[in-house]
Amino acid sequence: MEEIIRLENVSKKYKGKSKSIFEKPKEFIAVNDVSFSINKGEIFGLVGESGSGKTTLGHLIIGLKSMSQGKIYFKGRDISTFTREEEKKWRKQVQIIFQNPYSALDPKRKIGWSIEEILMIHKIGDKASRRKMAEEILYEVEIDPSLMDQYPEDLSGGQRQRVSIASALIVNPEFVIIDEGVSALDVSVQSAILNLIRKLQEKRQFTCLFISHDLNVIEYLCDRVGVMYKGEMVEIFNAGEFFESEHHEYTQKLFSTLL
Ligand SMILES: Nc1ncnc2c1ncn2[C@@H]1O[C@H](COP(=O)(O)OP(=O)(O)OP(=O)(O)O)[C@@H](O)[C@H]1O
Repeated sequence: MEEIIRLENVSKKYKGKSKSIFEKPKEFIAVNDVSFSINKGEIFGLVGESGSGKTTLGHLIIGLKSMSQGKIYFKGRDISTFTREEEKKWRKQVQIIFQNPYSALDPKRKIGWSIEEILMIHKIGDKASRRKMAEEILYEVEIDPSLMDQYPEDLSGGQRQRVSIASALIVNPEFVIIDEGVSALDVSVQSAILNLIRKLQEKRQFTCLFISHDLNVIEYLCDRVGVMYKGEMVEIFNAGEFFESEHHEYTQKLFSTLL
């Protein structure tokens, strides 16, 4: 099995605020010595209660936050050793779909512009071909391309999330991080988006880190599941072992409160 992403002893400490000028600010460890890998074509679910460090971990992988310690490898290469050219390529190969479809799109820009901008950033195509690619990806996420001339406020939550997915996939990434991709949506819309993600993953075969605190969503979508607790990865198991009893004590507790 080809390994796409590997984390080795990754930690993230945040500086706390000091209560007075005489007191040293306390450090807070949001991610503590986490090591795991994700294989090609796999959907790896990251679950844990609020504040357990899931989003921070995703942001460390994509470079939105810097690590305090550890290494991240993409296809066996330490990403901190990438040349400028490799770094540019890596920025295209890894994409993130953010938690909230309501804030992910620029309210002042038409939908078509938001999607085409991503192609512009990565210097892909010309004006006409970018328009065509945007139309095609909108078809793929089951959105009528006529919506390209609308603004985000004209779209429903589900439509916006489809546009966010289209924006991430238009550069054909190999690795996609989806952070609570459906939690802001109504249950019926959630299941439609989950089905779409599954369909797109099967078609495009991207590797995925799916972050959620919803165990039902994780169980439905993922091949393997990592459980985070207070910044640590306490357990990793195959989705088929979801309802088996031999889980880590914390996982069992999480299951009893969240399922
Ligand atoms: N920029 C920051 N500065 C200080 N602390 C932070 C910062 N960002 C996150 N934290 C803290 O780090 C911890 C982990 O946060 P994180 O958002 O990664 O958790 P999470 O598991 O994704 O939670 P949620 O499901 O609520 O999004 C939390 O206690 C949070 O308050």
